[in-house]
Amino acid sequence: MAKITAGVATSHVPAIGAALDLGKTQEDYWKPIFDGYEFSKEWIKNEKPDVIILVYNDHASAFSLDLIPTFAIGCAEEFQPADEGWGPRPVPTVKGHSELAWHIAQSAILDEFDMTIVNNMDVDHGLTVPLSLMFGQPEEWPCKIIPLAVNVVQYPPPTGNRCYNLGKAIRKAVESFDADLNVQIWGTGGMSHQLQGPRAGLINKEFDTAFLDGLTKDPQGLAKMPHIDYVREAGSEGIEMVMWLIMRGALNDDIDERYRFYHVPASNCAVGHIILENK
Ligand SMILES: O=C(O)c1ccc(O)c(O)c1
Repeated sequence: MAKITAGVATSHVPAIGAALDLGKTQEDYWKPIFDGYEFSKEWIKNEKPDVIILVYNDHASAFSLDLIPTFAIGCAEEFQPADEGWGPRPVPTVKGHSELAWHIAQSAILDEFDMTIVNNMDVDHGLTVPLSLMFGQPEEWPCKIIPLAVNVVQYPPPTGNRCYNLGKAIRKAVESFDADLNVQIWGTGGMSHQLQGPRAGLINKEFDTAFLDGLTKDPQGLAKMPHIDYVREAGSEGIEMVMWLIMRGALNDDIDERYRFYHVPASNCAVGHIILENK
């Protein structure tokens, strides 16, 4: 039986990917950020997941205002890094797990979560920056990756509660997949940041810390938080944090918080990172 063993959440700031690709990790501005992921890089070497379900949002790379799926699951065999304006990032092709992805799509849709099935999609910094932070710069990504794109760009995004419950449906799907697989689920985006308007540059450490605490200790309470609280407290792009609740919903109620890292700023963003292990 396939099993979800751990959840990871991390910000996915595009400038972090550029810093790595351009060899700037030891510069004063970037070093503390990359140092904050050293523990995680060692941890994941030992954990050796077979598959990662990677929850992220697309930034007008694969989708646009023409087509806005709330939840889109990548069922293809592979996904190319997207060209976001400066050419595709020099990172490996993302290899999918088509069979498990289709199984999750079927199980979740029959459980009344209307996933969009995607067979052709490029993946942008939302997905590749977390991989770079956790795995560095390998020739090939060391495991299969199932992209799960969530609309957090065009109102209305899904509620935190719906995300949390989708996590539970994903867990059920994984546990009914008849193969001995070590599966992780990652939630990405956030933490507090706002990229435009008079409040551009907003950071709220108090809110972010409370969110990290709630994720570990009271995810059901956190799932009840309305959109307006994310936007008011964590900025317009802070709403990305609903994606972390998909990760949390897929884990046990009772988990071990293995690691936490928080740093301000990277570009306009508060970088947050947490590793949660199923007991
Ligand atoms: O801080 C930033 O620059 C920034 C830009 C785009 C993103 O998707 C993001 O998460 C952060």
